[in-house]
Amino acid sequence: MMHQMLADFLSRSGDGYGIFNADDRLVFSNPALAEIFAIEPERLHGMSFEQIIRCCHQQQQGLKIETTDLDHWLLYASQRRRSVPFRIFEADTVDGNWYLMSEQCNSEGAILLHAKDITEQKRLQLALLQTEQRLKNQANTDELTGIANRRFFMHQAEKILKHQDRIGAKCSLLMLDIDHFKGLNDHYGHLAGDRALQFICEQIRLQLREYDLFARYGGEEFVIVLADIPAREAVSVAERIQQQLATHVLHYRQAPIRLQVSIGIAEHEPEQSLNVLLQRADQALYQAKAAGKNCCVVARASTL
Ligand SMILES: Nc1nc2c(ncn2[C@@H]2O[C@H](COP(=O)(O)OP(=O)(O)OP(=O)(O)O)[C@@H](O)[C@H]2O)c(=O)[nH]1
Repeated sequence: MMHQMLADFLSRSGDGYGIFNADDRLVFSNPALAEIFAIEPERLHGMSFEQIIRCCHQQQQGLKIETTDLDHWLLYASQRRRSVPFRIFEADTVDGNWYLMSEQCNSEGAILLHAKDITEQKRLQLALLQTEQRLKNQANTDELTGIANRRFFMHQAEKILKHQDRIGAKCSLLMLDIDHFKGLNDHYGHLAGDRALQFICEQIRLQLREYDLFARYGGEEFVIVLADIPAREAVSVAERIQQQLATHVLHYRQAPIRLQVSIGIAEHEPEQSLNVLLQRADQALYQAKAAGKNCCVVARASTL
């Protein structure tokens, strides 16, 4: 009676249940488990664990077996099976479902397999992770230009300086400020100013390495950290940026708008704080503006 009730429950259960004997042959399985393996129940009965896996792999159905070396996969799996009395793991199927699987061994080496559908939880987990990533990106990015914002810059620049100190490398900080930007806004309007900010970022990006830290520091002010680049080489980068802007004109509503930047450069000195480095680059930028703009000035070594 009890036996019949149990069999009834198992045959109706949405969870997969199976028993592998000590020779690793499936001696019991309910319909839900047959669905997970995508093997007809009559055929599944009596198959060995290895046969089931080979079948899924060959047919590209049921359990997703992602390997180019199935023998190695099977060896690894069989080493883990029966290695502990109870283990739990996640597995997914070719059609995109996820299962929380548990294997419980008895003293004779038989295994009770239980598979619970966790597809929905996995979907939610993924959506949550994506949202978290999106929010993180938003918190680190300047909305208008799409480059890093000041907050992210301060965080990353600190890390870069520490690393450069540790490996004894020289790095430079560039501070850039668009020339005559107020006039541009006044003449063409604020939207043109916004477009100019985007355009300048696009042009500057073209002259940087993928891993250079480039951020919007304030309204029309930008900062760049060039790791492993001493000031004399940073001057070439600054000049390339100025050249890029000199040869690429922004067309805004048919009007050609020429853009230029003044640049202050400071070479990081061992153990110097980010704030001092920023101050030195800012002073150099001030000198570049005073010297007639559209040029770059390198900060003198600090007296500290
Ligand atoms: N369109 C637009 N303008 C901005 C933004 N942020 C700051 N600005 C403008 O940038 C201008 C900066 O003006 P100033 O500091 O006088 O700079 P400038 O006219 O470039 O002067 P110089 O640097 O000496 O050449 C101001 O008019 C700000 O309104 C922004 O996000 N969009």
